[in-house]
Amino acid sequence: MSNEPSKPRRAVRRQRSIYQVHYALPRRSTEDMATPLLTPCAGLALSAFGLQVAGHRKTEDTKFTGLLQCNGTVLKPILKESQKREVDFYTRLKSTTNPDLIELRSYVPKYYGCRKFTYKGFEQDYIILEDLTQRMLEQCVMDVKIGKRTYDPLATEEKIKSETSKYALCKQQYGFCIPGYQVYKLATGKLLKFGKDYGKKLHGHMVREAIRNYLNGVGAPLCRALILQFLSELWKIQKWARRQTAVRLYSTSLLLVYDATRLRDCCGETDDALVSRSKCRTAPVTRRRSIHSLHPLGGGSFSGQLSPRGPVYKKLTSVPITPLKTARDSFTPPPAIKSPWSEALDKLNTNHSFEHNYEDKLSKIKMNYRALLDELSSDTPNPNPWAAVKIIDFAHAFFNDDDDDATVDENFKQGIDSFVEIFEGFLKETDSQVA
Ligand SMILES: O=P(O)(O)O[C@@H]1[C@@H](OP(=O)(O)O)[C@H](OP(=O)(O)O)[C@H](O)[C@H](OP(=O)(O)O)[C@H]1OP(=O)(O)O
Ligand SMILES: Nc1ncnc2c1ncn2[C@@H]1O[C@H](COP(=O)(O)OP(=O)(O)O)[C@@H](O)[C@H]1O
Repeated sequence: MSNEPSKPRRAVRRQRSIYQVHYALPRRSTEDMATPLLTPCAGLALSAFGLQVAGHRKTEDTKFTGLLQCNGTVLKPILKESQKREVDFYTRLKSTTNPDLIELRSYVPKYYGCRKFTYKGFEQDYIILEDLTQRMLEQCVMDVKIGKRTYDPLATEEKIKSETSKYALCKQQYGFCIPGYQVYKLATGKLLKFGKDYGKKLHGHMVREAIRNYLNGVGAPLCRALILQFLSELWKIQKWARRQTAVRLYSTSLLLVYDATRLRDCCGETDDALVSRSKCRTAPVTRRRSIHSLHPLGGGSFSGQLSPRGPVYKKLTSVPITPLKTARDSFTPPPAIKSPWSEALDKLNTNHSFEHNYEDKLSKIKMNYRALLDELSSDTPNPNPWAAVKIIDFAHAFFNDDDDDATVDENFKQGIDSFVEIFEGFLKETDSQVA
């Protein structure tokens, strides 16, 4: 099979959101995707995935070994034996009846199957996965490889040696390492990228600082709503890792993603100087509260408090709806946003007539508000997530089929515990934001 258009199928018509229409994004799927799409990329153009922060990337004369993208999915090439194991992993996860593995399904990207595609004249097999960055405008992505030990039981002496020597200090000290990340800085809108060479030098306090930098928390306070979104997912993964005995995960990664555009809206710059920015963040009375800080977990029930036994949850009532008239009267437009989008808009303005600029600006403003409305009126139980964390890369995952050998995967668990601890420290730093 190739990515040529197949027989046209009659699509079920569903209303597209304004986000999808204006940003040409794929439809939002509401169900937990266990059913693979039959032809998610049929007839559509493939391109190199520009948001890959780690992993195989070398382009050789014969084959492109990096990820591709298409229609809200990423395509991961299957070249090595270990990558075939990853296909087996996803296939088995899809049909499993084991409760630990069923739960794991919600912590990994949606899997749409595996098929052949032709890219740059070369046909090869690809795993098709949900693109975790889809619908994000300024994608901040961090790959965190979990475990002191990153080689599997089938590794050769040579592989054991090379894995043991890579990121050695960081893995010893933290039980994880950081092969790469990218972040859009809130203050400048600039994209910064940090690759493997940088990641391999990280150790000691630099590790925490790298994560802080990823969270846009260097030179500015960390955003509590962002930390909470990550922690709510991390705690679930941690709870699972402490209990599960079904699988051993060597060299898997946590993939953290968030949208800097939404962070700016939630905890970002006001028009004033940095001083008022930190005031805005730390003084809850004067701080503009977005829907995310009201419902930081996107519908979850974390109270914002940590007890010695972990997160304290509370019952949530529905979000109070402001009467339309009050909302209209108290309406003030949001502050100007400095980002690649605003820069693109500025460029556009210098190239067109005033009249055209005016109309264009107006339509952009409309588009932003309609997108916001679209999100606020969403009827999904998880209305506003703009940060997520999933486990990826299962080339070295092994199922535990022998009940007698059913023990917790300490290597994975310790790495997760250590990563969660860093985030809990960050959460404490933001306690004053809810004082
Ligand atoms: O493909 P390469 O040469 O970049 O090496 C991969 C590593 O890149 P790096 O050495 O850090 O540049 C890569 O490391 P990162 O995860 O990118 O740090 C993996 O170790 C990969 O092994 P596997 O596919 O997980 O078994 C490594 O693949 P193998 O060389 O083990 O096949
Ligand atoms: N589902 C996904 N959505 C978005 N980005 C992804 C996804 N899977 C992988 N990536 C990107 O590709 C990189 C490499 O992915 P990974 O599965 O670890 O490949 P490899 O086996 O080559 O190491 C990740 O660091 C991330 O940037």
